[in-house]
Amino acid sequence: GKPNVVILATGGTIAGAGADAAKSATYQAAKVPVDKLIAGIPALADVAQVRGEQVFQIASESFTNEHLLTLGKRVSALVKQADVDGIVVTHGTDTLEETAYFLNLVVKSDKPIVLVGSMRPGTAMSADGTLNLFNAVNVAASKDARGKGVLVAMNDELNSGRDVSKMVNIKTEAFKSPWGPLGMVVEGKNYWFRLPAKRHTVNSEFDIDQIDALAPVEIAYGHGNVGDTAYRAFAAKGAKAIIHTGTGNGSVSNRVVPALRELRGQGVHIIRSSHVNAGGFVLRNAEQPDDQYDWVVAHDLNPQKARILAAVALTRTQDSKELQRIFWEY
Ligand SMILES: NC(=O)CC[C@H](N)C(=O)O
Repeated sequence: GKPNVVILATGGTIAGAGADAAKSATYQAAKVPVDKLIAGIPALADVAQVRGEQVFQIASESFTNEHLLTLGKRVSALVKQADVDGIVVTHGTDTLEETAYFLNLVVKSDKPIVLVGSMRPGTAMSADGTLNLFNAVNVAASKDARGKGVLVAMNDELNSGRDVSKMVNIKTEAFKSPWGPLGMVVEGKNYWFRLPAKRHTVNSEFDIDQIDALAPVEIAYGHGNVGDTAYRAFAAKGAKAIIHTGTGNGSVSNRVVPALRELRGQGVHIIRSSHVNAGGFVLRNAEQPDDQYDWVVAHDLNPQKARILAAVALTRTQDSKELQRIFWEY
């Protein structure tokens, strides 16, 4: 028989509907149920035995840690079943990169797990969801997609769930990895060009089956004339780590440094990321003396991905050196 693929639907534009065919960017996300999405693509039956589960029906900007845990545990349970060969997760594009990275860190399986969304609702002219979903099911059904970590299939490209980010809105060419895609999927066949270098899935020390709550981690933004209000407020509300979205090489204003040193002294982890994240990385002990201040650098992870890793890592350790090791390895 054909491979068995389960589509876990969470909402987003791929399940969106607009008033008429000219509305490519004005519409309501999270409207169309998964069974209707599947029924709309008869060609899926040629590729795999597909069944759908409606896990959520939300726009992805409203995803919470609880949504991540619920979805992660469902994926983990399904990939343990002998009659499941691959998973597709349909998702809004706004936080798709966070969920993809989360699953890449915590699901212990080499079966393909493929996230997919769309930039236009199915009601629009040149809607992209149909081909994206067809491609995603093809990838999830294929043996050669195993062991490559969680993947994102959008716009004919296959990107690592770790690296990929929504870098453009409105356009269908929305998702890019700073280090380039892993491959492409064309007419149901995968073409691979590179592999992820970082630890993931079966080689990860994190396991969704052992995680029942994520650590509270917040993100603050660096810019000219910045002050320390947001950092202090996050700490007062119980943040265990604050991702500093620094300028340039994760740099920190001299108006903010004293607060961050003080908060670290109180046990809050300070993790330096950057709002420049199109292919460089934050260098440790450059711009700021991380060793002296006991801060962590986010390596090449953008702030929203750094939040995910910190929220997962802090379920296992409170040690800043361990946290830094984890940021190098994942
Ligand atoms: N293209 C999209 O999916 C964006 C719709 C919505 N903001 C979401 O992320 O769910």
